[in-house]
Amino acid sequence: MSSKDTDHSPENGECPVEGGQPDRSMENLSDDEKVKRNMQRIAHKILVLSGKGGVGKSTVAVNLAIALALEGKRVGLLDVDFHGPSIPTLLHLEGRRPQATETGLLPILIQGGMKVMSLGFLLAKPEDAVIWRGPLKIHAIKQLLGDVEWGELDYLVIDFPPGTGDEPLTVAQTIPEADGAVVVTTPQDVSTIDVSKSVTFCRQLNIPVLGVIENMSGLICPHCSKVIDLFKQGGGEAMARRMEVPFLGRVPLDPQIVTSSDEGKPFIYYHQNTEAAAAFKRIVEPLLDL
Ligand SMILES: Nc1ncnc2c1ncn2[C@@H]1O[C@H](COP(=O)(O)OP(=O)(O)OP(=O)(O)O)[C@@H](O)[C@H]1O
Repeated sequence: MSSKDTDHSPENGECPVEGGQPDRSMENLSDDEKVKRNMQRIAHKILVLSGKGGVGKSTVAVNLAIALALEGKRVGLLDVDFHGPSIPTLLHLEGRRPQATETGLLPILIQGGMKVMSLGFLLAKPEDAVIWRGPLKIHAIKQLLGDVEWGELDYLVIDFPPGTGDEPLTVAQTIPEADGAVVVTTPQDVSTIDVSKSVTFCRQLNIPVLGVIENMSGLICPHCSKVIDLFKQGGGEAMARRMEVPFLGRVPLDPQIVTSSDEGKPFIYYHQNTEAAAAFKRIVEPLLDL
C-alpha cells in the first residue's frame, strides 16, 4: 500500500481518525467482535424509526444529530436506508466517497465535527437502487457498524427506511445495548396508525421507546405567524398517550425546511432563530440526559 493510501490528512473539510493511524487491534476480529469493539466507544445509540414513509424521518434524524452536536456532543449519523438513502442529499454530500484505510472506512466529517456514513456514499450513482435481500443487507449493516472508524462518540444517530424490516431488526439485534428509538410521525391518523406499529415493533424487540416526535405539526403562516393546522395537530401526542410512551414534542411545518433540505443545508444549523429549530432543540433536551 502506498503512503497515499495511509495519508489521513484533511481534505475538503474531512478529518483524520483520532490518532491518525488505523486501529490495528481491529484486525483479525470477526464481524460481531468488530461491531462490539466499535460500539463500545460510542456512549449512546439512538434509532430513528417511522412506520410510514415521507413523514420527515431523515430530516428529523439530521436535525436531531446536529442539535446534539450544537450542544457540544461528539455525534455520528448513520444512514442504513438501502433503497433510498437521503442523508447524502440532505447534507449536500452527494458524490462523496469515504476514504478506506487498512482496517475500515472513514466517515465523512462535516461542518461542526459530525461524522456521517451512508450506504449512499458507496453507490456508484445516487439513483442506483440497491436490490439486496435479507442476508446481504444484514452483512452490510454489520459492516457499517463494525468497519466504519467512528472513534469515540457521545451519540450515534441511526436513520432507517420506513417500516419494520430487516434494517431496524438487524441493528436492534446487533446492538442490543442501544438506548432506544425515537419514533417520527405526522399528526394525521393515516400516519399515526402506521407509526404505532413501530412502537409495537420496539416493544417486541425490547427496544426502549425514547419518545414520539410529531413532525409537520401545524404550519406557521410566514405573514401573520398564526398556526394553520394543515395536517391537524396533536395526533402524534395522542398516539404516544395511547401507546403509553413518552412524547418528545412537535416540529411545525416550515417551508424553509424543504428549501434547506433541497439545498443540502441542515435546517437547524442555518435557521437557528425559527420556531422549528427551537422545537428540535427542546426535543433533544431529554436525549442529553440519557
Ligand atoms: N417539519 C417540516 N416542514 C416542512 N417540510 C418538511 C418537514 N419535515 C420534513 N419535511 C420535508 O418532507 C420531505 C420528506 O422528508 P424526509 O425525506 O425526511 O422523509 P422520510 O420520512 O425520511 O422519507 P422516507 O423515509 O420515505 O425516505 C422533504 O422534502 C423534507 O424537506
